[in-house]
Amino acid sequence: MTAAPWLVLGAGALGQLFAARLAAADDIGPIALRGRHGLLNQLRLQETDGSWRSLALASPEAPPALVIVATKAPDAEQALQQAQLAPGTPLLLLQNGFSVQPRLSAQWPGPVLCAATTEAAYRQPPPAIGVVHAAAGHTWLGDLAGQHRTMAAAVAATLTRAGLAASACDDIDEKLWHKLAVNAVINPLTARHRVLNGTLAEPPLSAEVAALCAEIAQLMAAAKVSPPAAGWQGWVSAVIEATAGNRSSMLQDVLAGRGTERDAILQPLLALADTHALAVPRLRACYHATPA
Ligand SMILES: NC(=O)C1=CN([C@@H]2O[C@H](COP(=O)(O)OP(=O)(O)OC[C@H]3O[C@@H](n4cnc5c(N)ncnc54)[C@H](OP(=O)(O)O)[C@@H]3O)[C@@H](O)[C@H]2O)C=CC1
Ligand SMILES: CC(C)(CO)C(=O)C(=O)O
Repeated sequence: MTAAPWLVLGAGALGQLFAARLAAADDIGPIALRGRHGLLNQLRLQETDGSWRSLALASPEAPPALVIVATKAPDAEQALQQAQLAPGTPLLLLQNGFSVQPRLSAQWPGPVLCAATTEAAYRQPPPAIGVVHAAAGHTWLGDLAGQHRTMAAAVAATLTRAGLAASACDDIDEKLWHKLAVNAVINPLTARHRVLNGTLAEPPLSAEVAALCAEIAQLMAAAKVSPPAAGWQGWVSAVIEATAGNRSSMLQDVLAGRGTERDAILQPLLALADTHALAVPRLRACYHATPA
């Protein structure tokens, strides 16, 4: 009997990477990839060693056993509606930020796993076709209510078998907030000043980084989210250093004239500030200076 397919929803950078890795692996059921205009039957992936490979994808008729949602955060709900899934279909959300995760966890009738991933991929600029696996990372998986640990472990094991190192965890909310802190500082500043991530390590923008980290630390303490081992500023600075040569995803979106993930990344922090009556002038200014 053929295993039930997995469907990757959103044929962008991360969706193509996940679909390619899963499709290339042995002993994993059929993998389908659905973009804005329907199912794709093949894709091209550049490996981290620079070599290219082409992969065939399935057009399965059976309903998916898992849907990996790989759109940008503002598109996730519409993509799910258009996919017309059976109620109760398990989801794995790959989005940055902390917006679609709590919403779908509350509203979706099936299990909702959330991922915090450090895999990095980008689409080749047109007219080239294909996705580049820029850096291998790690994917943490879990659900916000801690009710689907077994499913998270099974999905993590499958991803790992496919070459996407993954682990289930009991603190996915904390991991999502840690990632959000990085994106809330690096993405708006690099997009606004049109600079590579590494420029944030130098004056004058390093002072802006410190001020934003201080506001985030205050919010996270109020929300009882444990800080990363290096502290909020140490953690953000380490990511700036590790990704110094990167053009952040928000800068790429702005340069390409696309919508950004501003609301998914900054709104949850502004909502916490309102809940706890805390002043966050730097974060508010960042929000207003960033296109939606
Ligand atoms: N790329 C990366 O390295 C990482 C990305 N992330 C997060 O993962 C998520 C995806 O990022 P990324 O892959 O880079 O984004 P991309 O913009 O490359 O991909 C998103 C894809 O979703 C498609 N899409 C939009 N609406 C629909 C729809 N209704 N139905 C089907 N497909 C749709 C888009 O189509 P179209 O092209 O037509 O707009 C696009 O191809 C984001 O939240 C990002 O923050 C997290 C970690 C790393
Ligand atoms: C970590 C960082 C900031 C790397 O560029 C990223 O996640 C992004 O660009 O969205």
